[in-house]
Amino acid sequence: QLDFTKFPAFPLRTEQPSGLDTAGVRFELSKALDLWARNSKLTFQEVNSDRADILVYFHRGYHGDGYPFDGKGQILAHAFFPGRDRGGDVHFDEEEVWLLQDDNTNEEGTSLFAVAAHEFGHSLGLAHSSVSGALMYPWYQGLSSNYELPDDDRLGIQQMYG
Ligand SMILES: CC(C)C[C@H](C(=O)NO)C(=O)N[C@@H](CC(N)=O)C(=O)NCc1cccc(N)c1
Ligand SMILES: [Zn+2]
Ligand SMILES: [Zn+2]
Repeated sequence: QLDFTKFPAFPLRTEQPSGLDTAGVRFELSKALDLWARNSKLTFQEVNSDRADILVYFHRGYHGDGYPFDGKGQILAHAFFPGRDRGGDVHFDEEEVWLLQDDNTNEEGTSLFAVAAHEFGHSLGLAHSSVSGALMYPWYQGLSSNYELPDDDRLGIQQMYG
């Protein structure tokens, strides 16, 4: 289950008058979750409650969990392995330039879908993979639009959730 009620005001993009739009963010996140659901028996339901298993936040710098973000670049996001309270939660560094699907601006940025797909892997219990090309490989690799989950990641999720 995914809770979106906790979104703070989105970071304003320098070139654009408005920040990230919530609807666009939800769409990228739901695509990222769908990637895992398509390759396992997992289902996800969006709920508007703090009691959701996966809470998604955008934070900057120190934000109270001992893993401060570092401004634009380097650390892009982090997620907590499954468990109570903040288990499963995902934090995105709001100082990144997050690109949504239809962002055809030529500005440098990071695909929210790609990072979300990776982070949700952590939320579901997957650690980093040494297989280059795997979604859970530690280093960001932009994903193609009709992206399919690489074998290493699919094996990992199916070992846990069938
Ligand atoms: C030690 C961790 C807190 C690093 C952090 C991460 O792995 N979060 O899940 C992270 O943001 N890693 C960057 C490393 C980097 N700056 O290239 C990353 O891109 N991770 C997200 C990611 C997204 C999409 C694909 C892959 N393979 C990795
Ligand atoms: Zn955090
Ligand atoms: Zn990671």
